[in-house]
Amino acid sequence: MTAATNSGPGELMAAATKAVSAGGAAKRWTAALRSPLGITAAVLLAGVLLLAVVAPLIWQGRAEAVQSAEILQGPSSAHPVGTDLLGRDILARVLVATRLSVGLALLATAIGVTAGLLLGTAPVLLGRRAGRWIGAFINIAVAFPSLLLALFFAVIFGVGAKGAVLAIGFATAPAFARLTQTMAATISGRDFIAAARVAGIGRLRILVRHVLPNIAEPLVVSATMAAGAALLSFASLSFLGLGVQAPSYDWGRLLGEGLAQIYVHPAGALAAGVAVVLAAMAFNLAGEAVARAIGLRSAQTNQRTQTAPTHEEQRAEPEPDGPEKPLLAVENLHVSFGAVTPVRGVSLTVRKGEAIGIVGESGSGKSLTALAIAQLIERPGHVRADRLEFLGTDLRERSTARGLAALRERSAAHELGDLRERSEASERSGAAGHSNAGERSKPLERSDMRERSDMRERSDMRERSDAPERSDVRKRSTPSKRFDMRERSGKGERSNARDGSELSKNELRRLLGTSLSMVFQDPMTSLNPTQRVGRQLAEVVREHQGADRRTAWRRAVDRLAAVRIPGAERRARQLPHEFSGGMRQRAMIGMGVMANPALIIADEPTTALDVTVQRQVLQLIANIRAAERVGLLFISHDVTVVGQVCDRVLVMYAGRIVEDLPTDALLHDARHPYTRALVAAVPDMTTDRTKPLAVIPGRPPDPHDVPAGCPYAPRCPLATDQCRRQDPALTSYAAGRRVACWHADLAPAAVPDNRAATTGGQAAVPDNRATTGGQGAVSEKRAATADGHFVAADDDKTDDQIAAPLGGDRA
Ligand SMILES: Nc1ncnc2c1ncn2[C@@H]1O[C@H](COP(=O)(O)OP(=O)(O)OP(=O)(O)O)[C@@H](O)[C@H]1O
Repeated sequence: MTAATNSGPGELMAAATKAVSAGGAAKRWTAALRSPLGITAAVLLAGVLLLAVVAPLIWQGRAEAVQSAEILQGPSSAHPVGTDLLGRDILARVLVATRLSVGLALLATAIGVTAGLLLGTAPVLLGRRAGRWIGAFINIAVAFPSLLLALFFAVIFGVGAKGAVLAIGFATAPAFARLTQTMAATISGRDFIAAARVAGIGRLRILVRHVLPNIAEPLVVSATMAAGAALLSFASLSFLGLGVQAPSYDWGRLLGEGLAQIYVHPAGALAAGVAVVLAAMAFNLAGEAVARAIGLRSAQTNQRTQTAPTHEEQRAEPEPDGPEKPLLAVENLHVSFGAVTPVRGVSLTVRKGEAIGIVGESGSGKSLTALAIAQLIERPGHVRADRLEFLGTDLRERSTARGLAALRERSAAHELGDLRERSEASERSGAAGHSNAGERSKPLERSDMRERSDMRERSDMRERSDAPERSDVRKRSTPSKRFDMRERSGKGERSNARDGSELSKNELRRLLGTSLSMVFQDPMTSLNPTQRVGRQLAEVVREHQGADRRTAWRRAVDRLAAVRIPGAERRARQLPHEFSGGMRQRAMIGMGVMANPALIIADEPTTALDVTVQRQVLQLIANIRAAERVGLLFISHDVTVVGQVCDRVLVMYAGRIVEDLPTDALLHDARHPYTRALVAAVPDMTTDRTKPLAVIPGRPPDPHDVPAGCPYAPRCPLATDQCRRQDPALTSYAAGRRVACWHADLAPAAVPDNRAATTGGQAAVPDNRATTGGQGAVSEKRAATADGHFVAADDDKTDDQIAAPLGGDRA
């Protein structure tokens, strides 16, 4: 009756992933078909389908021939299972009924699967709010037994075959919808969907290209099994007199007729029953065989609990913007899941061409910070910040519409060349509005004024042309898109809150899609396993620049070549699993720069790579950054790697930044004991191998249970009562330097060091930065000396293998 399967969504998802990624699918199918289960399923299903086609052609006459002399005969050679009340041959009737029984069951299944698919994928298409309503509806529908639903619908749609088909179809839909919804939600949480969303791909396209191909196989399994269940349901309804009506007959009706004479001759009732069981088995076994072929097995669910004590909040001192507006400005960013807040007040800025590293142990909140910036935290996650600006646009949820209204304003004003005039006029009209709008509350007035001054500030920023090449959203939009924007504005879009926020979301999507790129830790999950690599890259420019298929493809190949993928044209036609790990990561970086981003967020992009490939990838990122003056937010737990690519390092601990310092100061002048401990824990050629490696005692706190005071205190050799009582705020103590420690002055001497060759207890982080070149802030080449200081290196050579910056066809 339902789309029931013995497997849960987790198992089905595991199957899908395995099916797509492992390759050798043909082998698995052959093996599954050759197994006893596969052979039985194939023979049974083929038999049922064959009968459905040929039985009416061969036995229709015999099945309907009334023979009054042979009424209610028992089994004989002429009638193997006897005759019915009119002397008709029961076996012939059962065989002929195959077509109607199977046909109607398949039709009902098709209706159920389609309705379930539409309902189950609706949350992906319609967004979170509508998704929650649809989810609630599905939950209610699933709570009713499907037979009850079928009876209910049968009464509504009327007695007869048509009513029964609709009834069974709609009764099948909720279970199928639930399965689809769960699997789509699981896939939606994968990195490649996040990458597609960051790239600004629309919801429909994400659903069709990325979600459905990845859940198709388990859905086919489930639909096959649902056909078996529908067959049984149909027989039940016909048996009850609610399904097929005379003179037509299906197995359910034959079962009902046979039951009346069961004491006279039981074989008559048995034949239809056996047919129903065999056909249902055929579908169910076929489903099982398909499931095995795609490798179904149980998967663990990854649940995170959500209750925790709260922790006293400490506000980090925000960084000043400086003369040039930052690309990215984050102030007091919090990310919460229920009562747990794994990110607690992060403040940072990234300027044009600047590379900022975020380091910290696992679980310190690095990835969540990046995801929050890229707007990729899904409910129940909640992001709040005092400021979250990218390219001057406020990304915060509540102010999205407002911020983007300003963005549109700016865009239109740029077209007319009167941006300043416009913002001044807006300010003037604002003042006038205030003077006669006595009913407005004070906070509202303040926020309006702030908005206007914000707008003016941003206008000024644009006027200073801080990013004429790239950061201007207007420049990124095609002329038709710009015209579109103005047209919509002209139609009073801002007076319609609903339209306004929809448009704002689109514009925000476009802004992030074109200007921000994310490179994730695991390229295997970041690339859609069912799509050719070139096509995935091409999608970005097709979506945002309206490029035709051929141009987009050429650009994808060009970018693959630029990130040093050998045989780019051929490789572009391959699936991700045909790439090596390093190539996949480079392809991800290629994808990241398809749309000329202003900021790249790289979340542990080299963790899974060997040192040679790691070096190549780091070099590639450095080259792109230097050549394009792209900002970089580089996340890693590896201090050495961050030291190689970044200008500044932010050290995170327990969801907060505990130190912000230039990379040069990392080795010899870090003030926080945690930073120094991290540096000391990195072994290098100078490490004394006769002594144990430096380790940080204890473990980072669980976000559910952050201790009072400084969260590092339980592990810190310098901790005092004050540390255990009071959490120090991140405070600026010199230009570009912030630290959150009550004993920042003592820290350099506080960490035991086992490095024989170091002086004064300084840790040496080996440095192999070959070049970042260009205009990025790390413009000189450096090497680490034994005493841990960076010096300018005299080797000016670039790495031949990886040196080429991106080629010229910037759109
Ligand atoms: N969806 C979520 N729900 C609840 N807690 C979460 C969620 N995602 C992450 N966390 C928790 O937030 C904390 C920070 O996670 P995050 O992924 O940012 O750590 P990280 O510093 O990037 O670690 P790693 O280096 O291992 O990737 C962790 O304790 C993690 O368990």
